[in-house]
Amino acid sequence: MSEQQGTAQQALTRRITGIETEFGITLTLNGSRRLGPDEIARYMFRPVIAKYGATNIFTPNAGRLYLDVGSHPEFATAECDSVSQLVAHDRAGEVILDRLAVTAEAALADEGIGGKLYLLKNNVDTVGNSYGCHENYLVGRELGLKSLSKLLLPFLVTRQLICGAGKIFLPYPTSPYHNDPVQYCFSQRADHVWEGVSSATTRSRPIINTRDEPHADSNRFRRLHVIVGDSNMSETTTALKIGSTQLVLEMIEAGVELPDFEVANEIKSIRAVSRDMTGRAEIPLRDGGTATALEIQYAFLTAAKKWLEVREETTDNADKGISGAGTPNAEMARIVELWERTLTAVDSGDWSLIERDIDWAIKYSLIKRYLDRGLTLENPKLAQIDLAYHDIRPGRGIFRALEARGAVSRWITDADIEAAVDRAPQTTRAKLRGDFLAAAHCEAAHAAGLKTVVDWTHLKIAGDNPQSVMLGDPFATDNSEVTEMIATLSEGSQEG
Ligand SMILES: Nc1ncnc2c1ncn2[C@@H]1O[C@H](COP(=O)(O)OP(=O)(O)OP(=O)(O)O)[C@@H](O)[C@H]1O
Ligand SMILES: [Mg+2]
Repeated sequence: MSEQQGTAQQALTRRITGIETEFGITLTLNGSRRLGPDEIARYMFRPVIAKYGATNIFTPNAGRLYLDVGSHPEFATAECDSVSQLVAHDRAGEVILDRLAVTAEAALADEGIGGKLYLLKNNVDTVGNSYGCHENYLVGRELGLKSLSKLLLPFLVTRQLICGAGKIFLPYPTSPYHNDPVQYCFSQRADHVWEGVSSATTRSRPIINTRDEPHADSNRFRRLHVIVGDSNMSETTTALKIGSTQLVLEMIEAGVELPDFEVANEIKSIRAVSRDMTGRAEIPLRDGGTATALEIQYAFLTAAKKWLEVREETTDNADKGISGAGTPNAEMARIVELWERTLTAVDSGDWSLIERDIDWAIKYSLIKRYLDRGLTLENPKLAQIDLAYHDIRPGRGIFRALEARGAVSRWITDADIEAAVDRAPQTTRAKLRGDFLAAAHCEAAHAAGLKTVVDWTHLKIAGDNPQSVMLGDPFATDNSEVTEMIATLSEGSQEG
């Protein structure tokens, strides 16, 4: 019996999720002047500062756009409650940032600096810095973080097989792995995590970050912050990353019996898994035994397939206010199919099975063409492909070009992405924020000089008669106080 069975609770098949992505930024110059990343980022954020007076803002689609330490522009999606909605908002973030980059290039050209601005949705630069792609999953408070992590960690250590972004590992002088051989790996991020579970994000980057900031009513909810994943270019890979993790969370919540694969040393293992493209290296377990990455992933997949047979499509937990549809079973079935196909590809060594669907395999199929012509992995041409794959600019980035000519599979459509650029998810708290932001920037509110303050849980109108509301329930899309505040803004009057 699994240790959860006594405390089994309802699985959140409707779950709040969000993705934060930090982007690499670089400018190649035609001219001579070199700009540092912070200078480039400042050019990029000029229109944001002009409009909002800040570099940390909420966008019209209720996401958050900001400049993080180290000058990596970051976009955090609004709260979503289904996989395809989240994929659309993740892609919308790229569109928002790319538009800023295009404007910045024009400004740089005007000022005689010129150059091409590259935004890279990857996780490592050439000198060994890493920047992240964080996943946020709402879980109930009842679920102890310790027992949750225990069951989740083996899945996360091996998840790179199904959603890594792929990387040519090239040793660099200050790298702790500078003696390791050059080789193709599953993951960008695996070499840059240093702990299993901890509260640090940068100093000793863990797999799961325990900082307790639920952005919700802390009596009811926890925000599970997974910071080990690679940033994905491919929509299908993002969908598999998020969907498979959600299925595992649902099973943990429901008390489904999951095999005990507690890994003895997560950090050693995550790096070994990244370098073992066969999926067959033995991972030492805490109980003294071993298991391979493939065995662990197959075990979770098998459990997920069974779970899908009984998974209730809608969460009906009215007293908690968490009812309604999340990710439909049909969408989860697509996820499970892709999960299985990916493991089969690793198992059989026939990576062509997923060369349209999974980032590491898509990227490798490009690299392989050069290897077949006699180039070696050390060749700078291949490092260039490894980088340009992640360039988000349509018509320039390698992945974008593949997508434009239909050479990779899609999870959503261009119309879904375009809609998500300006519109908040309509099924979560983000809707309230989106409506509030639209009112905050309307002419009447501007004319009346009404100032607003927004974060994930608060909406506020400052001024003589300040109004504010705390939105502790990220599932709720209605709130009478917000309706009143929107009226204040739309009428441009704070009276009464
Ligand atoms: N209750 C919640 N449960 C799960 N995810 C949430 C919840 N509330 C907000 N989110 C998501 O969490 C993410 C928060 O992004 P943000 O970049 O602000 O993260 P942070 O970890 O709080 O801050 P920082 O990156 O500055 O350290 C967003 O994608 C958002 O949609
Ligand atoms: Mg963040």
